Amino acid sequence: MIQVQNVVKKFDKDFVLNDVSLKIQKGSIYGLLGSNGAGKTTLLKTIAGIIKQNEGAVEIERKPVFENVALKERLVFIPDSLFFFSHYTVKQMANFYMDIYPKWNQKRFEQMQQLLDLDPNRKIQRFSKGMQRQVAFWLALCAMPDYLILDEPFDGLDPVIRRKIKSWIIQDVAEREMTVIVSSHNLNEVEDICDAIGIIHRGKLLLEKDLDELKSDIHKVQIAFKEEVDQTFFEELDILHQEKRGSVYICIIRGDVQQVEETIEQFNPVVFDILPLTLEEIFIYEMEGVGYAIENILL
Ligand SMILES: Nc1ncnc2c1ncn2[C@@H]1O[C@H](COP(=O)(O)OP(=O)(O)OP(=O)(O)O)[C@@H](O)[C@H]1O
Repeated sequence: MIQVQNVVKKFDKDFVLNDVSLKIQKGSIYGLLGSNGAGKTTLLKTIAGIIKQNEGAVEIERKPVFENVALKERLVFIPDSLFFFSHYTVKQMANFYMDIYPKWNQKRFEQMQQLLDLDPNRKIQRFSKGMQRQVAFWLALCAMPDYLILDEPFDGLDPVIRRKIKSWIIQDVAEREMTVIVSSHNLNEVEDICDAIGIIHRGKLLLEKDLDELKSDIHKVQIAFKEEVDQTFFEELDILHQEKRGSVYICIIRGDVQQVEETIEQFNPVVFDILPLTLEEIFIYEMEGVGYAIENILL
């Protein structure tokens, strides 16, 4: 488990992380969302033990990460700006990884070469931006990390490669309980792989949600009544958002679906449908609930 507790990080006098706490369960994929400058990279670098927080604690398996060599042998961080030694080929870089990561898997390295169709004898800097990103994943996944920390990882990858890499990540999570944190400014880019999502804004964690729980807890309903409905209808339900189109109400309601249905039925609606809700819509209403407009925070 990764545990971040009341972390504060300042650069000069500016608070870049301001009392951030979160927990990431072993074998889960956590999406860290936020706009440019929100503090995602700083938080990821703190979790990866690359920079040290000013206050609070960052622990993996209950041990501080900073300067913890044993933990770092099991953790790979792919930054948003990739770094490879100049003039190194993929093979030379793989040899370097082999020395650092004790669980390096050479067989996997060779298998992935066939699937990615990249020449391991080519200098990495001669590859295109997207190909360099593929190399970063190739090396990272062959290091067999228990913790994989990814900063805006899918930028510049074409959809086919993106899908392939996501499926490798999901496979490692399922088969060997790898724990993953992935940052993005775009919910749509990560929603298909994440189990939980946290939204960071101006150095503060605004919202943290388990996706299964979130999807089962919020419902969009379309309801109409024969006559004007009693005001108690709106008071008895936890309505996050409502609008009226003619005589039909569209409501976003939080709560257990069965209880929501039972409450609505008591008011004898003439129309009552539960409509599908996208994750983006759920976040729009959740963010409204905490007083923010999602378009100001995410793409
Ligand atoms: N080394 C540094 N020195 C001073 N300020 C920094 C440093 N690194 C980051 N910052 C500041 O911290 C804030 C958060 O930056 P960070 O890179 O963590 O954001 P981000 O959410 O990853 O943004 P982006 O999506 O643009 O990559 C920014 O205001 C940035 O200018």
